[in-house]
Amino acid sequence: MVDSSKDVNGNFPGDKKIIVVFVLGGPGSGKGTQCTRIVENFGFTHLSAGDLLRAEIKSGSENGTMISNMIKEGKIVPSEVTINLLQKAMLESGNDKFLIDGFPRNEENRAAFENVTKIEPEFVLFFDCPEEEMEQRLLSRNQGRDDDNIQTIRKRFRVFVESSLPVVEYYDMKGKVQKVDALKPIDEVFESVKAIFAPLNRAASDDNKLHYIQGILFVRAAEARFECSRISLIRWMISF
Ligand SMILES: Nc1ncnc2c1ncn2[C@@H]1O[C@H](COP(=O)(O)OP(=O)(O)OP(=O)(O)O)[C@@H](O)[C@H]1O
Ligand SMILES: Nc1ccn([C@H]2C[C@H](O)[C@@H](COP(=O)(O)O)O2)c(=O)n1
Repeated sequence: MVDSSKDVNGNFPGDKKIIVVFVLGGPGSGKGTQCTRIVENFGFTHLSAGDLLRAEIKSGSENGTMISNMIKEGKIVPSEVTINLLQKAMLESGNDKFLIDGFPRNEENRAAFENVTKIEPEFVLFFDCPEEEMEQRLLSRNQGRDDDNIQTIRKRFRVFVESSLPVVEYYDMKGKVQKVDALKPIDEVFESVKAIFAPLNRAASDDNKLHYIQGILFVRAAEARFECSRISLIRWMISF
């Protein structure tokens, strides 16, 4: 088990527990839509690997053309590029709770992230949706994405089945997958999502209570030590 309290490549403070939830599901299964709601309700920072790669293309970086060609082909960009962008965004956010959406997309992504960051996900949120539904959603998404055309959509589906589903299976074997029926309407999907995230909030609140009690005990111990010193001083003065 990888210790998730360690830093992301030496940059996060060592005692900071970083919570990462990987959000996976086919193209158009509703990952981004649900992530927006999780952010509003549970204080996570949403990092979409696809959005970060598209921003990199727009920024005119030297990798831009390569990334753009791979996305048009529905292929997966080399892990090194994507992990660099994710790490940078994690550090810049100042948060310690992350929804990493659309990542890891293949075994290479998964192993490289774990090697570089030493972070294991808290769990994997998996949106399960039939291809016909995802295809309809993507074709009517209307966000001007280059890859929302039927040829690229079919390629993305193939890559999802061949490369991304094995990653979900890997985490499933470790008991880390929380599967959600993504065919339902958006509000109903979110009801299922909320039930998955609620225990995390309870755990955080228990942690806060524990820190509060530890604080009180620390003050009481300091007071007791002070009282002992006072009594010793009085005894010493009386002895004269
Ligand atoms: N449960 C749902 N029912 C109907 N439409 C939905 C549902 N969830 C999302 N949508 C719509 O489907 C489209 C795709 O959703 P979204 O962008 O969230 O998917 P995604 O999994 O993030 O896709 P991608 O992997 O391609 O980025 C959007 O237009 C969104 O409004
Ligand atoms: N880990 C990732 C995530 C995304 N990409 C590329 C390939 C995808 O088809 C494209 C769009 O991603 P989406 O917004 O649908 O999650 O981005 C990748 O190469 N590696």
